[in-house]
This record gives sequence, C-alpha cells and structure tokens, in this order.
Amino acid sequence: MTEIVADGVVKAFGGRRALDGVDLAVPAAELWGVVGADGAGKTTLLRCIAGLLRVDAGRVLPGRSGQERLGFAQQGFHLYADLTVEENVAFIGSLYGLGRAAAARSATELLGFAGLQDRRGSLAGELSGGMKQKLTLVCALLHRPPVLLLDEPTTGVDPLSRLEFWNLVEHLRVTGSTVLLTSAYFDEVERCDHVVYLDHGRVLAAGAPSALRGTHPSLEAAFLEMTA
Ligand SMILES: Nc1ncnc2c1ncn2[C@@H]1O[C@H](COP(=O)(O)OP(=O)(O)OP(=O)(O)O)[C@@H](O)[C@H]1O
Repeated sequence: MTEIVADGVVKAFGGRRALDGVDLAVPAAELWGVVGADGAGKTTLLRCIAGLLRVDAGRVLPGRSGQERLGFAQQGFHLYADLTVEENVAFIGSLYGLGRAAAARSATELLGFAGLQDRRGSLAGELSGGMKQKLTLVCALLHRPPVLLLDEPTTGVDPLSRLEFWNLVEHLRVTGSTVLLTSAYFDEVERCDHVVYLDHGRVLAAGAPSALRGTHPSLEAAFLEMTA
C-alpha cells in the first residue's frame, strides 16, 4: 500500500515555481527523506502533501481528506510558548478530539520517550531549541497517526538530541509508521530507506542511499557531483 503520494506536483508563488513536477510514492511502513538546499522546495512539498497548500497541478495523498491519518510536525515552533509542556499536549489532544484519559496515556508514553517527562511543568517557550523540536514531534504523534510528515525536525538540534530523535524515528519505523521527513543534512538522510534529492523544485535523484552513493564516499559527494 502507498501511504504518501505526490504525482506531478506543481506549486508556484507569484509565477515562480517552488515545485516543478515532483513525483514520489512512499509505501507503508517506510522511512523516506527529502534532502535539498535552502529554498529547494522541501517545506512547500510537505505542506502540499498535508493539504495546507493547494497544488497548481498534479495530485497528492493524504491531502486534506486524509488529515486524521496524518501527523505533521512543521518547521519552527508552532506551540504555545506561555503554556506548559503538559498544557500544550493537553490542548493539542483536545484539538484531535482525544479523550482526557487517552491523551494523558499517549502523552506520558511519548514525553517519556522524548526525555521530556521532567519538563512537564516548564513553559514551552523556556525549553531549549532541541526540546521544542521534540515537543513539536510529541504533539504531532499524540493521536497516533500512521502517516507522519516531519519538516526539518533536527535543524538547530544538538548532536545528543539528534541521536535521541533518530532513535524515536527508528522506533516509529519498526512499529509500522510511514514517515516522510526533510533535512538539509546529507549525512542524516543516509539513515532513510529511500532518499529524494530536491533541487530548485525538481527531483534530481531518488533511490536507496547505497544505490545513490554508488562509488562515492558519501551521499553528499554523489549529490555535489550531480549539481556541479
Ligand atoms: N508563502 C510563500 N510565498 C512566496 N514564496 C514562497 C512561499 N513559500 C515558499 N516560497 C518560495 O518557494 C521556494 C521554496 O521554498 P521552501 O520553503 O519550500 O524551501 P525549503 O527547501 O523548505 O527551504 P528551507 O530549508 O530554507 O526551509 C523558495 O524560493 C521560497 O522563497
């Protein structure tokens, strides 16, 4: 089964194409990474797939109609800085229509996994950058969506938190979630099942990291040669 689809997606802003015919199809329970420079179109692609932006041409899944199956951790901090960690989680849980008991159960498990259980009473605005990212992820996972979109989840995160984040993503993968994430770091997406290299709104290369690397020492070296 294919859980995430972009089929010939075109999206322009003021006549400039941010996405220029992007195709991808993520099978269930796989972890895919979209990598590309600043402005390559990564955020626009995820926002189109989530149904937050209307595409100019092409087709996406899950899109607006599949939102209850979707968790979307957007780039940046979109939670309430003057609410505590616990209050943010409870509020997001209520938006998803989770009952109090279900939300509390889910929150306890996820905050524990994210190493945030000791910070339940802290104001979200006072967390470190990495902790904010983890809280964003916890909130996106709260309703246990089978499909996850994570936009640059490790940008600005320290190396230890990054490791913890990847452990969490690994856990999601083995428990059957389908994950599409974006990253500006080539070395990071080597951990994905499949990598899509986006450049100026187009897919320049896609495949398993080992196939894309070929005889190059790293994915970064392979991609740099493609764009040279
Ligand atoms: N709402 C918008 N209005 C106008 N232009 C936009 C808008 N959103 C994105 N763009 C443009 O679309 C292009 C792709 O932007 P996008 O944010 O998708 O790239 P990105 O790969 O996510 O970059 P970054 O890593 O810097 O977030 C850029 O040229 C950007 O300026």
